[in-house]
Amino acid sequence: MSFLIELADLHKRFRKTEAVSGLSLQVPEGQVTALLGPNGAGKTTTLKCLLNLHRPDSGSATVLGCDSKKLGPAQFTQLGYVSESMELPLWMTVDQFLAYCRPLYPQWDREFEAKLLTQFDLPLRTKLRDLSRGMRMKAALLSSLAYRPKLVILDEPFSGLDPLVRDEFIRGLLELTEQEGWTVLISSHDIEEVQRLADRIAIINRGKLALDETNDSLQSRFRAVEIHLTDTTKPPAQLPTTWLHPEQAARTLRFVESQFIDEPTLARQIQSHLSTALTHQTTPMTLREIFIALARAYRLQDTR
Ligand SMILES: Nc1ncnc2c1ncn2[C@@H]1O[C@H](COP(=O)(O)OP(=O)(O)OP(=O)(O)O)[C@@H](O)[C@H]1O
Repeated sequence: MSFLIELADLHKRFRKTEAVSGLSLQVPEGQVTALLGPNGAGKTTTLKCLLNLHRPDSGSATVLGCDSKKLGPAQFTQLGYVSESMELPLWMTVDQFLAYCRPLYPQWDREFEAKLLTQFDLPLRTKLRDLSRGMRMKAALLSSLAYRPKLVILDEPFSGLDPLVRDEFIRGLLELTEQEGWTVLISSHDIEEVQRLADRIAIINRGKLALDETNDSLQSRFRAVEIHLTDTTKPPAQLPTTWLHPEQAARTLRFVESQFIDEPTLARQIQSHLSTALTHQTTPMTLREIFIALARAYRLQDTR
């Protein structure tokens, strides 16, 4: 497996804030990797270090085989970056903006540009300043995808997009990642969208990598569990550490199993820890539910 992004022990501090604190991560070629994490976890700072918009204090960031501090035209023409906060030449019309971008990228694909224009339904004669936030995002996306970059880095790309456009954008991105083997690194709080797109999930907490695994493996090892008890006796204090956030209400105990293997294994575990267990139910969890369970666990760890 080859990696288009490699971060090794990356550190970035802003005065008293250690925004990125020893982050190591590899982004495999041809896959969509999602970077998730609570507010302030260090996602944007990491992406900016990758793009040489911030200079790391120590550690290394390699993008398309090049040290991020030395990125030049050879890399930037293969790299598409869209961020919620990126600055656009607002005085230009969409048409002028695209005409301005085209010569910067020798491999700009006019046919693909036309397809994206239709898909995004962008008004060519309107100034970027006069577009809605979502429309501006679409213009930014178009200008970063039309040259078919090898690597696409997206920071909160769905912000301001309405549900229909989000859906179209995801379909388009999925089609392109499958057809063209695009590598995508996407940071977003829109987890339903991420669930549809991502092959891998990386979670950052307090500037460090807290989790890095495939979306499939994550979904298969998490289950919401509900146990029906014979009476209201409190469960023992020592439950398995893989049972996250146990909560009892009357004769029901609920928790999140974070290392689910199969039903018989879980049933044996329940019998050995809870003598009052009568029956139980397990339910697969969405990525959003898994993320919430993990974020709660990180918060508990951080406050200990
Ligand atoms: N230019 C800056 N100057 C000072 N502090 C900064 C700067 N940029 C980021 N920070 C701080 O670094 C930490 C990480 O911020 P960052 O924007 O990378 O987080 P994030 O994970 O992208 O958050 P969010 O999900 O809220 O966008 C935060 O505490 C933030 O306040």
